[in-house]
Parts: sequence; structure tokens; C-alpha cells
Amino acid sequence: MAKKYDFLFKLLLIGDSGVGKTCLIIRFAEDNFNSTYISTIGIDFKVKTIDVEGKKIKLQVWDTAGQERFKTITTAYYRGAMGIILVYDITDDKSYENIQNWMKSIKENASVGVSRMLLANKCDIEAKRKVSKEMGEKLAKDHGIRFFETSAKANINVDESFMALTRDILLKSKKPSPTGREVKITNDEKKSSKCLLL
Ligand SMILES: Nc1nc2c(ncn2[C@@H]2O[C@H](COP(=O)(O)OP(=O)(O)OP(=O)(O)O)[C@@H](O)[C@H]2O)c(=O)[nH]1
Repeated sequence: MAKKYDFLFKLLLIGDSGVGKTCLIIRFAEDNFNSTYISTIGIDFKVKTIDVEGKKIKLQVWDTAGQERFKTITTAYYRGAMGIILVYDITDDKSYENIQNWMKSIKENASVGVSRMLLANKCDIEAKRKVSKEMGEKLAKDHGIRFFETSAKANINVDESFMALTRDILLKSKKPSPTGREVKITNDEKKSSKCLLL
């Protein structure tokens, strides 16, 4: 059977528990939102194929548990990621401060040259904002990465941010670099699964 995509990219979302990683993925992959909070256990993923610059890109988007107790499991997935999305919650300043620790974790566990992006989620709840847009922009600039304020709930900048990161990876994959490879997907990986690896 003919392959239905030109590239397969693995993306990974990290950030403190409750910042909205799962909701961002569900909004992106299924255009849906649920306000019931079910904390991710270990790791999970969803798949979506998008068109970028005339190429069919299959995205395998990995959702990690933000809770510290799953750190050993989740960091094991950093290495295979071609893009890592760091997420904080604009109503939770601790989640913003912790981005530095998540950055450190990338340095320790991810492949050199991985594309990174910073998302400030829950921008629909302006009344409870604790982290200004400027603070987010500065943090992203300090690390030389893209930044978006997003809302999984109100569907703000979700597609745009995933598209931008995918475009960055595609650009890199056209040049010879450690991340510029097409990865194969196994049959077991083809369907989205719920809460793997305890
Ligand atoms: N208002 C608002 N609430 C959101 C948004 N995104 C997520 N939430 C809510 O925040 C809570 C946590 O969302 P999750 O997506 O489960 O958070 P998570 O980062 O995956 O959490 P862990 O799995 O524990 O790491 C849920 O109650 C969501 O409904 C958003 O953009 N706006």
C-alpha cells in the first residue's frame, strides 16, 4: 500500500501538571475541548496528518505527565522527539518559573538540535493572568525559540503554533542535520493509545 505521508515527525509536550498539555493536543488533533481534568499517567500520544508546503506530514504528538513522579518515564521519550513544546499556564507563575527546569531537562535528555517552542496556555482567562505576554516573549527570546500565547479552550493559536514548529522541523529536515531524518512508524504505534507505561 502506498505511504500516505511524506514525513513523520515526533513532537513532545512538556510542562508542569495542569498547564493544559493534554487539552492542547486534543484541540489540535480532534478540535475538541473538555474542562474535566484527568491528569495524564505516564505518557500518551495522538496522531494527526497535516499539509505543509505541499508535503504530507504525519505528526505523532506525545503527551507527557507533568507530575514529578513520572519524570523517569517521560524523560525516556525526549531522545526520539524532533520537536519539543514547552507549556506554561499564564495564571500560574510557578509553571512559568519552572520552564527553566524543563529547559534543563531537554538539555540533559533530548537530541542535540531538537526544535523547541514555548507556549503560554490559558490566555482566555485574562482576569486571572499572573504572567505577562512580555515575560513569555523574553523567556523565549533568551532561548532563541518561538513563542505563542494559546488557548486550548477558546482555540487560539493552537493550529498556528503546531504548524510553525512543523515548518521549522521540515526546514531542518531538508538540510543534513541530526534531526533531519524521516522516521518509520511501527504498526503498534499507529493508533493513539491511552496512558502507556506505568
Ligand atoms: N480556561 C482554560 N482551561 C484550560 C485550558 N487548557 C486546559 N485547561 C484546563 O486545565 C486543566 C488541566 O488541563 P490538562 O490538559 O489536563 O493539563 P496537563 O498539562 O495535561 O496536566 P498533566 O496531565 O497533569 O500533566 C483542565 O481542567 C483543563 O480543562 C485553556 O486553554 N483554557
